Amino acid sequence: MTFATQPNASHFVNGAYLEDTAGTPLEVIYPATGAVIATLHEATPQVLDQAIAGAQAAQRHWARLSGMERGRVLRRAADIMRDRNHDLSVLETYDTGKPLQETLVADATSGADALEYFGSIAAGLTGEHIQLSGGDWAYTIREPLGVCAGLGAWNYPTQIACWKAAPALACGNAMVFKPSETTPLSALKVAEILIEAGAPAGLFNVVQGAGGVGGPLVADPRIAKVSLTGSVPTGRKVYASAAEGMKHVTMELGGKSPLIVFDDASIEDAVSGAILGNFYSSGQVCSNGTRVFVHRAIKEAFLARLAERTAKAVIGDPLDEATSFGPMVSETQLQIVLGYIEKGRAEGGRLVCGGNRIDKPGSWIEPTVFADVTDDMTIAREEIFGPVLSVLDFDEEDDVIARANATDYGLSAGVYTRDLQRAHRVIARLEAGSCFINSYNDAPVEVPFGGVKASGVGRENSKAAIAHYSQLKSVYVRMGETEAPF
Ligand SMILES: NC(=O)c1ccc[n+]([C@@H]2O[C@H](COP(=O)([O-])OP(=O)(O)OC[C@H]3O[C@@H](n4cnc5c(N)ncnc54)[C@H](O)[C@@H]3O)[C@@H](O)[C@H]2O)c1
Ligand SMILES: O=CCc1c[nH]cn1
Repeated sequence: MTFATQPNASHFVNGAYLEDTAGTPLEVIYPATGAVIATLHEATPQVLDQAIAGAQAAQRHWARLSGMERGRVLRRAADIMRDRNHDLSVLETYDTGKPLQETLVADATSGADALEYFGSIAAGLTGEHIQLSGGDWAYTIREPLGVCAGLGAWNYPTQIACWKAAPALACGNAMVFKPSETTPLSALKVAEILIEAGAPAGLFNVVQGAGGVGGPLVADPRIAKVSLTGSVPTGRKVYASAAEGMKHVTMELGGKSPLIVFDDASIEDAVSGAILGNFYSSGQVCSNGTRVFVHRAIKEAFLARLAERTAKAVIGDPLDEATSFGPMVSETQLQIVLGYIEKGRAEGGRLVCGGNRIDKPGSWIEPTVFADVTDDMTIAREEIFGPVLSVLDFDEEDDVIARANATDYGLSAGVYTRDLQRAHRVIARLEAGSCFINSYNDAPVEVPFGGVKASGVGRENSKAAIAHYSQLKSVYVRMGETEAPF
């Protein structure tokens, strides 16, 4: 292997790589082959303490800069990230197994977009003037929260680090980021780039480890805010721990999102949406539309075209740009997905295509489609986080809306129809935070991203994220005498 996947050290703290071999070893596995490509160590309490203390010191200085000065650093980081997109994408592919065809356009590029967007609006983060009666007035000051903790999932390591760091830093906070223990490599590059762009040492730190490191990080009293991207069970634990310390939270959690295809839809476009919403990143996308409700009148035509197009997936070396479908992130995740496929079969789902582990080293599985799935089946109720698409039939608009909403999750939803009145009417009634009409899974930084119900709290991206990384101080100014009752 010529590409260097072993980082200089496990952590990035106070502006430099840091190692403490006393931490539990953490092997990084390339999912396409099963090879160990790096060995890191989980953060010890000493490393964690240094990271939080360094972040505290850096934040005091950073918060005193103007938004313009902070934004300049973020925009420089975005430029560096774009210049290095190819190498960062290759590293992301090693970290996650996702095909280079994807990582070249959806990971560091999305991270750079976030740095550029929040870098560009940092100078405009102002308070407001409020005129009151009698000539009195008030004003508000938008202040940072302090040191934020970021906790990442393994599907979009660079994107997640940047979606959290960019708004946090733009608002004058510092961050201690803990990537997923499954994909610890890419966030270190984000930390390196921020330093090169002029961020003060300690502003953005990366510490490695699993929940045993994340737990103490969240609970540390020096942490003012916690932003987690992860599963609902982890979200419940992290939210509860943050609540103990009355901390701000953003929770970007899982989903079981509906994609509704009406009988007037373009079947070709709807199949594209279903593929994007189920097989991109081998199905490891939180917002995936894994319950594909297809109107009974077009169901067989839809299934035939879906099977035909799924057979065209290029499953192979993720580093070959022709490859369009990669492995699962890990053997553990592969086994979870295989378990769901078994349940789908046992509970009466009709296997249209896929369903098998691919017989080669690494964690490979075929893109899988089940038809005749009913609402009560396990594969229609639980988040699988793998390439398993379930097609459910429907006849009536009201009925499909009720069924689409009959879940604790509420991350995303999509509708395919040529009737735009119906599209807006249906979307308005769907209980989901990030919705799509005649499209699926777009996540531009300008648009708020996040879920309702169990899928999350708060929003990432867009101007909405600013509210989640800052707080308002309001100042009342009396222009006359102060009157008191005695
Ligand atoms: N809504 C979104 O934006 C979004 C994006 C990507 C992934 N996800 C969700 O993430 C899940 C898959 O990712 P995952 O398996 O890495 O999730 P996970 O919940 O297992 O882990 C997420 C992160 O939390 C850390 N963690 C685990 N236990 C912890 C604890 N007790 N205290 C503090 N930190 C702890 C993990 O080490 C990891 O860094 C799916 O449910 C998916 O839908 C959501
Ligand atoms: O995995 C969730 C976040 C996301 C959605 N689309 C791209 N990234």
